[in-house]
Amino acid sequence: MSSAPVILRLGSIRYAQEAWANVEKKYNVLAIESDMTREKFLKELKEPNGRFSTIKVISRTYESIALTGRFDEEIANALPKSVKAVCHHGAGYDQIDVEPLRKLQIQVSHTPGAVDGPTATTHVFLLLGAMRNYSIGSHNLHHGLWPGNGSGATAPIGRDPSGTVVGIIGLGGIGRAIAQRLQPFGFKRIVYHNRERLDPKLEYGCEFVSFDELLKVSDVISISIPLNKSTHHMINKEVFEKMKDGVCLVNTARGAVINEADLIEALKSGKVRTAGLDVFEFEPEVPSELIKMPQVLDLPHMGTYTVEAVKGIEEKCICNVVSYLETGRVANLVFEEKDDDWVGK
Ligand SMILES: O=CC(=O)O
Repeated sequence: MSSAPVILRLGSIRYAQEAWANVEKKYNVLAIESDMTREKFLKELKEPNGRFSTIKVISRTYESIALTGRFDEEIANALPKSVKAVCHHGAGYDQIDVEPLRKLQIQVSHTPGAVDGPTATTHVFLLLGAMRNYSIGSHNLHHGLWPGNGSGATAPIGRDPSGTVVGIIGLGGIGRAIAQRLQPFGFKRIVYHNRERLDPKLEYGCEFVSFDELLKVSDVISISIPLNKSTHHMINKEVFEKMKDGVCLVNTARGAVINEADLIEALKSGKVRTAGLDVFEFEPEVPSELIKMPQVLDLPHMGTYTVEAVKGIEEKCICNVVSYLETGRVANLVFEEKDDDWVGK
């Protein structure tokens, strides 16, 4: 093994130590210190003969944003010329600005698939809990409103799947895993909206409808779209106005696909009766006004917070790193680079 490092690992690994140990038998891996700062990282990236100057592939965890900041144009332009691939842990890669890396012909990979099941399970938990007003009931119980007020301790009465239409915005890997898990509950209808209708084999019994039709007919709106420039604040005041009064909203994708200030207003007015939220626009900062609302069933981004999911994500990221080093092509290239002819050349 040459002594010059070829892989830079950003962020700590929880479960894939064995898989990394196998990679380390073949390749020299450099991991950064836990007190790294963006300023120091940028400075070191630019050192012509520094310790990063021979790196070919960078693997980065979601949490490593605390050490380096976003992988934006400034970082892209500071990278040594040797860097050819950036491999992200996670399906959502909104912490990376793909365009500047693409301009430099640097491949970007993510880990779709590994997150689908665990995120969908969290989504279904939030969806059923929000439909039944469980967080309000629990809040009321903890605040002494029971006994004395009957079942629910003054919580509004919930809805059953048999009388409920679910609208899934984004029937991709996670959206389909949600649909599969919802089917046995016997919902009245499950509709979905994507930019284009899917092959019926991939629809899992969901009906394709326009965006406006979905907003009009759904009692529960389930969000599973990636965050990018075109989906940022896609759910905003005008969109809330087109929804049914008293709709339930569930989001396990990324907080910033919803305008959070508009959501707070919609929750206050009752337009949105309950929300199930695993993600927030400025997380880990969450407005205290939102946290205090009993009608919000909320979690601190726990969609993939399982041993199996984290291990799966870590191992899939390693597959991308190794795939680049062995074939010149990452295994799970991001959508934006899919048609680029420089990839793998
Ligand atoms: O949030 C989790 C992911 O993007 O995989």
